[in-house]
Amino acid sequence: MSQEESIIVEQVTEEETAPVEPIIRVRNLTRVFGDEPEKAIELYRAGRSKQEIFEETGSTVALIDISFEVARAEIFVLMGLSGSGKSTLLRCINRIIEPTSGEVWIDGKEIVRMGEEELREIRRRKLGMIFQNFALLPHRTVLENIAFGLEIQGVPLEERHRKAREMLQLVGLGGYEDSMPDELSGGMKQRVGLARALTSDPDILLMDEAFSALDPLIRREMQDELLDLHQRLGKTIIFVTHDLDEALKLGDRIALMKDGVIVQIGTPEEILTSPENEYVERFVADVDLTRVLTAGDVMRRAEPVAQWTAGPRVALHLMEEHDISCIFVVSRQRQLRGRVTLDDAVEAVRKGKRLDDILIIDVPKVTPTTSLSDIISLVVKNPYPVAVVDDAGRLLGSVSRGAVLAALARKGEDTNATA
Ligand SMILES: Nc1ncnc2c1ncn2[C@@H]1O[C@H](COP(=O)(O)OP(=O)(O)OP(=O)(O)O)[C@@H](O)[C@H]1O
Repeated sequence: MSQEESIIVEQVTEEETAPVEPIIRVRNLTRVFGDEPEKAIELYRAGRSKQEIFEETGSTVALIDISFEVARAEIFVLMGLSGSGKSTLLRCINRIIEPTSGEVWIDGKEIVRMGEEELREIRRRKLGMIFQNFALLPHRTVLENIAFGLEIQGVPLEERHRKAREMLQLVGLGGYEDSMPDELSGGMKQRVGLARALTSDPDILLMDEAFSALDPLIRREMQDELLDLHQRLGKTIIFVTHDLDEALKLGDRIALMKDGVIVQIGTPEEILTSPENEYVERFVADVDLTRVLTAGDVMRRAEPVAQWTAGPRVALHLMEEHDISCIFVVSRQRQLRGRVTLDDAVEAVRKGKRLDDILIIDVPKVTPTTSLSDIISLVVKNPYPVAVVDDAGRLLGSVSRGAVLAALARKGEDTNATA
């Protein structure tokens, strides 16, 4: 067995996860642009290409038989090349575009057949939309832009400005109330867009290529900001992008679209490691997996092997029995106290020392979300496994050099380059 493996002194129980009721259900959604939808669909079912259908009918099959569900507080990414149908699908969810057929359920209400009044109410209360081009009103101040939705709803001036100021703080733009849109950078404009969408406290945010117009650095900053806001506010987000890196970073799940259909829905890991067909495979071929896989994906879970009050002789015996090179020692609250290596245990037994004397306190730690690329230098420098701890410093497991390299090798990475 490997000299790099470890066992740990305390049991870690997995938290139970209750099934979450989907907030959005889309059933057999189809949208055809043009005057002959039935004929276009018939041709599609007969196996004709989009182009052939367009040439024959003048109609475009933009979406065909789309079905999926989005869980409450999930970030669901619609990804695909230009023309694959992402924006049309997003806009069918709030009926900015009318579906040709199919159903869209939002929080238990079917909206495709809903009357205008009820639809307006759902849009106002449940749905916020954020566009790529910001869509700010040029002659209004930042504050007035943010408060605009509330103004339309007839909310009194004082209250809407109070709410708008609150949202402005939330997106990190406090102090810019009186600025005009053309005085703001792209990133700031999109923060205003976010704040505006959040004023009515919608459960769902629909974001259409919201960060695509931003410089790469600002774009990454906004992605982080969105993840942070998502963590704090727990909104459900449907995020459209053609950028795979962005999809992988933001998405709890990703739906990859091609020519109006969803070719695969899965977590970023599933999309990367188990592509369902050649198209997905080609789409993800260039992704650097070290940025995608995390410590949580490759860690060995903590298992109890002994009371930590056990002496070095017990520690040594355990390491020999399990053929491992070190054990982690935790307190009763699973707080990581340190690490005991095989060499130190041998030495302690010889010299009659206590476990405390041989405990190495300065153990490298990472969290389950640390990417493998950030761990590689740590595990390369360290002969012993790195501890994986939660935010409170409790031990969850360990990551060894062997586990990292094996994960990379399994995914076809050149492990020699990183070792
Ligand atoms: N208003 C429209 N009239 C006619 N065809 C349309 C219309 N809107 C979209 N389409 C067509 O529907 C298909 C899907 O377009 P859609 O804009 O949803 O794709 P997309 O994946 O969002 O692409 P992009 O990233 O370029 O916006 C395309 O073939 C497009 O040409």
